[in-house]
Amino acid sequence: MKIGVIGCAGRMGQMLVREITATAGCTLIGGTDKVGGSAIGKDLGLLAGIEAQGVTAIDDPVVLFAQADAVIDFSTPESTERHAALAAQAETALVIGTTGLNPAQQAAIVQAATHTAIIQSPNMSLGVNLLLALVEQVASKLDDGYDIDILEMHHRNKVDAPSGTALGLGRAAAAGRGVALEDVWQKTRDGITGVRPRGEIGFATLRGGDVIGDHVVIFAGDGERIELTHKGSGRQIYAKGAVRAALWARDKTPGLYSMKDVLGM
Ligand SMILES: NC(=O)C1=CN([C@@H]2O[C@H](COP(=O)(O)OP(=O)(O)OC[C@H]3O[C@@H](n4cnc5c(N)ncnc54)[C@H](OP(=O)(O)O)[C@@H]3O)[C@@H](O)[C@H]2O)C=CC1
Ligand SMILES: O=C(O)C1=N[C@H](C(=O)O)C[C@H](O)C1
Repeated sequence: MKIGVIGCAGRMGQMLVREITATAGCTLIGGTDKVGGSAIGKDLGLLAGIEAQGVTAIDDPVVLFAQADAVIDFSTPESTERHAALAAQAETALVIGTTGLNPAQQAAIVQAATHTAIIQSPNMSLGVNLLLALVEQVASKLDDGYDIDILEMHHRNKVDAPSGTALGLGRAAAAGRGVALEDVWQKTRDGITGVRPRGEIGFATLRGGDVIGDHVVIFAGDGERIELTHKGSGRQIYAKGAVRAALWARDKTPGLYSMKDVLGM
């Protein structure tokens, strides 16, 4: 399968290049990065710290979508919105790992998925996808006497908050409770906040150092507390999931899919 990488010079882009070249049945067809960026014209393998692959980074995604069977995009919300439209035009499968999309950008992804298969997940790791299912299950068993908060920590270079995964975990908890996350979320607390409202789902965000990605879902009741934790110790978990999703996308009909579909959960 011919796979292209968007944001190929980024932290995840480099990891994806390494994962694609190491995976049987995958061919690295090309990669893009930001127009005017220092990566353009450089070999994707050398950018990723492995041997040269004979494929250089370009800045025109139209060319990439024309050549690839599937494209993997871990870049920025603005560019991912544009890439989804290009995937729809080219009818090329798209795997989206980018987080921090606003509602209009998300609506554009939903629209693009009427023309091609798009797999979108804020976290491509097997562990977090298992955690999502566990959180929904636990939330469905506990009433609102158990307060739910989600704590996450990421490296100092992460630009969106709360993380896409934290929001996904919040959505899973809300689904378990049979409510919409947007009706109960509390993304920040500051000053005289008052007594915690029953049913609220709160978020706490930490940023610092080189932390890959930690998430803790806390169910705090009277006399006991349950904490479900996932800690990433390397980005390969996300790259493996994304490449698995790209392979899974082969011959899929248009639609918006998630890692739940890919993993058969
Ligand atoms: N779903 C998942 O499992 C995971 C999701 N993520 C998400 O993936 C995204 C990227 O993360 P990360 O790799 O750490 O970030 P980086 O900033 O390291 O990488 C993003 C790359 O995209 C490039 N870029 C920016 N605009 C464009 C464009 N228009 N076309 C092509 N490339 C472009 C950036 O270039 P420049 O630096 O010059 O701006 C950079 O090289 C984030 O949203 C993050 O939250 C991360 C890990 C796992
Ligand atoms: O930016 C990151 O690094 C990560 N982003 C994703 C998110 O926002 O949840 C996934 C992972 O936690 C790493």
